[in-house]
Amino acid sequence: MTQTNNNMTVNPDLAMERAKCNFNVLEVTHIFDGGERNTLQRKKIEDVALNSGASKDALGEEHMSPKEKYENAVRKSCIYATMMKNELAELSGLESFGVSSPVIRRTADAFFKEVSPFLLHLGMFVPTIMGQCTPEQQSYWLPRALDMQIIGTYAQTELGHGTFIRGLETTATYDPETEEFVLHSPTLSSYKWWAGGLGKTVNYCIVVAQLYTKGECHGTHPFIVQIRDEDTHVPLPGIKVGEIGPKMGFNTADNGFLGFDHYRIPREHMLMKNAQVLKDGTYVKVARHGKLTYGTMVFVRVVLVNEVAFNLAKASTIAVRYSAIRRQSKPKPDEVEPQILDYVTQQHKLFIAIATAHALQLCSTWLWESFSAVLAQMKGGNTDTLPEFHALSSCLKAISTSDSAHLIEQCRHACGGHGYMISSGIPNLYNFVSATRTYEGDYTVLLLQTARFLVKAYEQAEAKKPLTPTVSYLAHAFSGSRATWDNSPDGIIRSFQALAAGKTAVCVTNMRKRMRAGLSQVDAWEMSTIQLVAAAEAHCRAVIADTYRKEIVRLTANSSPNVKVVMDQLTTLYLYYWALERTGDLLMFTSVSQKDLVDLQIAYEELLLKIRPNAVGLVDAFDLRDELLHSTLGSYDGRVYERLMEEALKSPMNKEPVSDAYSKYLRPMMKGKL
Ligand SMILES: CCCCCCCCCCCCCCC/C=C/C(=O)SCCNC(=O)CCNC(=O)[C@H](O)C(C)(C)COP(=O)(O)OP(=O)(O)OC[C@H]1O[C@@H](n2cnc3c(N)ncnc32)[C@H](O)[C@@H]1OP(=O)(O)O
Ligand SMILES: Cc1cc2nc3c(=O)[nH]c(=O)nc-3n(C[C@H](O)[C@H](O)[C@H](O)COP(=O)(O)OP(=O)(O)OC[C@H]3O[C@@H](n4cnc5c(N)ncnc54)[C@H](O)[C@@H]3O)c2cc1C
Repeated sequence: MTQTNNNMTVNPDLAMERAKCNFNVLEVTHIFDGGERNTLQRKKIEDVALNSGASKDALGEEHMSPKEKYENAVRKSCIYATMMKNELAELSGLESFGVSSPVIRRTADAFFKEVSPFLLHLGMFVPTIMGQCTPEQQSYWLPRALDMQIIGTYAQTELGHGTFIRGLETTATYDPETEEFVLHSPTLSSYKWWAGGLGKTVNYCIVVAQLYTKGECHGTHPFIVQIRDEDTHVPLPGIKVGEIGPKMGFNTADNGFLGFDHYRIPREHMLMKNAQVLKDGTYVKVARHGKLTYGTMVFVRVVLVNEVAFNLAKASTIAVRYSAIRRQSKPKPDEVEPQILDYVTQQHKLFIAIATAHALQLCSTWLWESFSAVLAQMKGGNTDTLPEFHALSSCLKAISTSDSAHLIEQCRHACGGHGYMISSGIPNLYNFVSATRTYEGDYTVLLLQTARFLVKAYEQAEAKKPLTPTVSYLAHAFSGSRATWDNSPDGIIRSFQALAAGKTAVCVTNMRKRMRAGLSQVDAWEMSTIQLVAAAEAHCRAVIADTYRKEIVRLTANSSPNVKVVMDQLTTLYLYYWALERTGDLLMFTSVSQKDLVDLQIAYEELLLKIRPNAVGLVDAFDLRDELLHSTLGSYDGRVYERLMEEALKSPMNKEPVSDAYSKYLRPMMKGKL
């Protein structure tokens, strides 16, 4: 039986869940939007972008051929880009349509079940122009790029190397005679590979290449390179470009390959903010920090924390709403089948997903603010805070993407068989988010970057030198006793810090032992990398837990009592969950006892039951319109079975009563005539 709510027919179980929610949903929406004004502005943008129906497809994307899918994605990208230049730019407060507005990014998702072929233009091409060009270069390139007169991408990775940037093989050799750089791909492994939009969409790209001048190599530098004719779009002579083929996801992103055959570009096309080549070929280093050319990657790592939080919010909305309407099994023979959301194991799968979406959303805002502060300092020539920020953004990118991918998959498990349907929305979310764990720096590689910083900080703490804020807890690592366990939120956060400090100490001790036994520093480091990754992970979990807790306390200071309670319950759940996931480590590095852990498990289970009545309210508070969810299982009205059937009937396989395959293959085989 269904019920009508605001002119919408709503599944009665969902209606019942909404009726029993005991906190003000809108208040929580405001917290995560950063205030009521932002919520109103976001809704206005969503109304303008989505109410016209321009985001909808006549035929589901999943039924299109790869070529049709791509063309459809370009069509919608052009509609959305035009909206961004016109209606949305003004509404979102952007002078011209920009790259960092999470609302614009969020709204764009209604247009694409996978991704836009323009993602790299806005996500990396434009940010690189902003971050790596001189003011003169910027004034030439930026207006053209923002106005979409040119479309670009970021081509750094090659067939042979993605992680090890210093190992890239593409060369850019300066020729002072003509004042040009000659770009060349000397080997097959030097071909650029992966750049989004490169296959068919873009006409320009940022190319990262080894710079040679006066016979000397100066390492990798970025160049802006035209690859297709601005009018005909035909690849220019000396350019070999194409699409790399089907992938697990990102199938509307036309990721491409690119090779150069002694291809010439003007000297001014080297992006010269951090280093320059003068007309006579003299190389001049401008930047005070050697890694500033990696700036766009740092920017994207920061953005990705927000990106995956948003996608996890979508998956948890789908899985929680579905779990409220789905009834299964009969544990009590005299009662009706329970909603699967009533099973404690289901709550265990799902509530951590909601809490993690909150934790990552708040960490992403905090990280963005820290990034802005680092950029402001660097503008004044001070790069002192960059190493700490690189360590922080590396581990947050690694853990947020990995946790989100894992929890999105857990949301799929929570939806049983129907979660495996493309129309549930979850497979596309998983395919997108699992890629974020690899691109922009692989998980392990980035955690090892953080570990380098942790080891150095540990040595500073050992020498009683001052520590930077995110690692200040290492100062307590030398007390000689195990950290005292206490199950209050602050106590658990202190224990997480003790784990990170303890694991770092073990790594340092083992490396020193190995070096005393004759191993080189490089080999001793290599042998310790499993533990170094674990230390960096523990550090990151301590940072996330601490930030989440502090931010929720701050943001709910003036909230209504029930909002305070439910937000407190979720942060506590997050802390209990991770403490229980790490019991072995806690036993090693804190005074926790077996009894403490048994008690903590019981407290965790009781917390799940307290959160249960508010579960649907909590996902409603993400305020994700149906157009953004693309889900038969997660729509606001809960008409799950109706939508599943409607989608099934759209399948082209159902257009004819008997498939051609019957007369071609089945019949001859069954009649013994094959
Ligand atoms: C319509 C749609 C709207 C859209 C709107 C916008 C949406 C935005 C969404 C964005 C999505 C974008 C999609 C992106 C798709 C994917 C793109 C890509 O993947 S691009 C390619 C990315 N590639 C990588 O990330 C490569 C990873 N590798 C590295 O970063 C580095 O090679 C390395 C860090 C692993 C090692 O570098 P190396 O030079 O070899 O350094 P060392 O290990 O020797 O370290 C030396 C020293 O430098 C420090 N270091 C390293 N990196 C940095 C840095 N970035 N900043 C500061 N310092 C750095 C390192 O810690 C060492 O320090 P030390 O003091 O010596 O310990
Ligand atoms: C969907 C998608 C989109 C992309 N878009 C772009 C783009 O637009 N532009 C672009 O330039 N690139 C892009 N990339 C490429 C991406 O940045 C790289 O794939 C990524 O940085 C990982 O590098 P790799 O592929 O060389 O992996 P590898 O480095 O070969 O990693 C393979 C394995 O080796 C391990 N490993 C590597 N080095 C070490 C080490 N030092 N210590 C321990 N373990 C190590 C890794 O942990 C991993 O398990 C994209 C990739 C994907 C999947």
